[in-house]
Amino acid sequence: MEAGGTVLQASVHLRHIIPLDFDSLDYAPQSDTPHVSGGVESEDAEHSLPTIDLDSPLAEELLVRACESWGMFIVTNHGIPSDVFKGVEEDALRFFSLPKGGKMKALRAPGGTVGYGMAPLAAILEKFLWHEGFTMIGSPVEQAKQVWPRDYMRFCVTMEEYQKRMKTLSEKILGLILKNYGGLPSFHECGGPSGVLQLNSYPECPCPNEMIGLAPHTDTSFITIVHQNNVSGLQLFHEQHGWISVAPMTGSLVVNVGDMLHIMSNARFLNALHRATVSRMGHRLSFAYFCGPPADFEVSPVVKTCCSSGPDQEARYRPVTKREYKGMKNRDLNALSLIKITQRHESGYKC
Ligand SMILES: O=C(O)CCC(=O)C(=O)O
Ligand SMILES: [Fe+2]
Repeated sequence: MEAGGTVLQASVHLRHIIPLDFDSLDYAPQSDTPHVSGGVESEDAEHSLPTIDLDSPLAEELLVRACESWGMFIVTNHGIPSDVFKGVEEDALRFFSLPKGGKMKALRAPGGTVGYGMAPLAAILEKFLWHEGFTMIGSPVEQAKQVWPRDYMRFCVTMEEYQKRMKTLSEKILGLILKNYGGLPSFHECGGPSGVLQLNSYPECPCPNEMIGLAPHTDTSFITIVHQNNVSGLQLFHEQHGWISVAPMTGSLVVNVGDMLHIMSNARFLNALHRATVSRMGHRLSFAYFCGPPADFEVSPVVKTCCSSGPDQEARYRPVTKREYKGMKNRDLNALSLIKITQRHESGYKC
């Protein structure tokens, strides 16, 4: 879940931020309840998640179609060399392998956005997650200096380089989607989207059926780009298929639509409901880059005004800034329902 934004959560307490002490736990913490129930992994459906070659002449059309029917897709030929992923995996692991006391030197402040801690989702759900993360917007130098006083530059260089690559790629993907979907503003009319990088770590878990890494959520972003190491865990909820696994595929990246693009497309693009499960078999790492509008950019649904009939000719949501929306979502994960407009026309009308 995107950690960006400046709205303070009044009730966030250190217990919502400090990750579990994974090394000393061989059972699920008491306050937690099983989360991973009710989902069926569908091997077939896994193969149906669209894979889009960004070099293909059909890429633009396929991207729009994937946003409409899945809200999540895989991209290949994205132009990022494998050593960039190797570097970010190595440096993330260097951080997450530190003793707890070392990692705590980078702890996120209550109400803050950047640094080490459990996903902000934990505070809303009042649950322990089998998760630890490191969030950054640009250089992580302040936190890195606390952790490695003499040798902080390596981590910073790796993370800054990774964010630069992701910024370019997200501009490309989002630009193609916006350009090929009639009526949406161009990439630059979206206020110059900004990025947040979230390193996610899910250590090996002794009780994977009783714990969840990240509980089901949608991201607040326009789009999120995710790189996973070689341990599976990401799952997408699809109306027809239920929970399906999105296994790591070497050289590919996972992209999902977030709430902001869902609102802007007037709900035509699906905001992917996803979660991260945990495993007894390996330490999972994932790297989520959230590309979203600046905090005060007002996102309004673009309503199709001709040709089709039906409720799409009316806005489904009221305009909202990311700042306001995040404030609502910090209190209620189902914030979309708070900005929903009740449709006046049940059946369509002709233009
Ligand atoms: O670990 C993953 O694959 C998903 C991460 C995610 O959903 C997030 O950081 O919002
Ligand atoms: Fe997410």
